[in-house]
Amino acid sequence: MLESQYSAPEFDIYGDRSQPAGDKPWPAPIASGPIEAVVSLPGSKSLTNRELVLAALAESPSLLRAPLHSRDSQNMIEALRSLGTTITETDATGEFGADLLVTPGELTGSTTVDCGLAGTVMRFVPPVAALALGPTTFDADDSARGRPMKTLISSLRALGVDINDDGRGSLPFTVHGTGRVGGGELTIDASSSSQFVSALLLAAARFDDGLTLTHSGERLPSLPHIDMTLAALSARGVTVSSPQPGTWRVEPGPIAGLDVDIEPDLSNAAPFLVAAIVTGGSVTIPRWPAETTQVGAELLEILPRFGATVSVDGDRVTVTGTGRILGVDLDLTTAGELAPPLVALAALAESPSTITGIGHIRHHETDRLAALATEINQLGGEVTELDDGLSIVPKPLTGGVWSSYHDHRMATAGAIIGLAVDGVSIENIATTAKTLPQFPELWTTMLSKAVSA
Ligand SMILES: O=C(O)C1=C[C@@H](OP(=O)(O)O)[C@@H](O)[C@H](O)C1
Ligand SMILES: C=C(OP(=O)(O)O)C(=O)O
Repeated sequence: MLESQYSAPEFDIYGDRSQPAGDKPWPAPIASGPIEAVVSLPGSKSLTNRELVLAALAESPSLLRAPLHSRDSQNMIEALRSLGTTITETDATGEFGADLLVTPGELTGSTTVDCGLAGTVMRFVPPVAALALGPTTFDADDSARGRPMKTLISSLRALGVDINDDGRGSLPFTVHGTGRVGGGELTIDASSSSQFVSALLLAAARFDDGLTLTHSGERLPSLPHIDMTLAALSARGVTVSSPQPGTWRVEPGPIAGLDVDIEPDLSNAAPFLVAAIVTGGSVTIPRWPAETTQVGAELLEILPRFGATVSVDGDRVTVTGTGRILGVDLDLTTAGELAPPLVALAALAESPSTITGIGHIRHHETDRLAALATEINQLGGEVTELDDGLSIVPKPLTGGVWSSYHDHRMATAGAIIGLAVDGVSIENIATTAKTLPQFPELWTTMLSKAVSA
């Protein structure tokens, strides 16, 4: 098995990710046989952007080792810089870019923040802006302007923060920071995104009274991401607790500076591990953390249900396909972020699948239920939208152009289909720069390790 030879991405990883007019869709490589590859991955988006926020709110500098360098993290870095934080790249440059030194400064505001396509920026930064001493205007790419923000806007207002918006509860809006937030008790409905909970908890130690936050609503998606927030706070000396399911308490107090290693992004491991199953080969991901709050860890239990075997050797995880792909009935309530690659896998299975618990992914980068159904069906598939998921009946698929909807995980889902179906090309593959700018190179290198049949 060969290690992948990483080389830098060919395109500007931080720019507008729209495919330039006239650019041709990216031909997704078909697998010539079982893949046998080791794929090393850059840092976790969710960990990097949490640590950047906490480092900006901390009382002393922090060092982020092996952070993610992508459009989402760059939008976060620029947002925090413009609010008064100093963030510099150190001389220590790893496989995927430099470490980051974050030196907190007085939060000044009087700025604008471009959230790009990043849910973590549009949700996590407004509470920080409320702690700044001036107005901060938030906006995003056109395609991200419709993502739900109402819960965050009304939460901050309930905490006494003045926000100007156009009344629709979405971007753009302006947070009029006064340098302090009272905090206290708050009940919100976070059914449409766990990021509302994380956003408020991340800043809450800097509120005068901390925060006791309760979720009241039908469902709460992506619970591991809330656990990640609590763990990140706790590692920085903040007292956090969850007195009962759906309620969290953050005590007021200092947030410590920290030197922290960012784990590889396990959700971005999904398409590569799925490729092992589709091709009946083996893919190994090195530096897999022994313990983690990343939801990608659930892949180790989920992928065997599709018929794969998983083995762990120290910090290396290997997924091996058998040549058969089984259909599944899967509840992905905790791991909606993993839905696109798993739906693509299900479309290539030998029997039908139902994937549920993911109604809220209609509010991700695009309506992912509609987008997955549309794209698979236009290649000849039979995917039906359910209220909270998808029913997938595998059918023989044919080639065509797969639309990405400015959604990195839609683009990578199309690449998975392209492993098995000749003639699939991906519109706007560059949108993968949101969290994995190296995707095309890593994918092509992995495919070059296919053993010809
Ligand atoms: O807090 C985070 O880092 C995230 C939380 C989840 O959001 P939702 O709860 O909106 O699914 C996840 O899907 C997203 O990719 C990242
Ligand atoms: C939903 C996602 O991203 P965001 O952080 O923008 O919500 C995702 O990465 O799948």
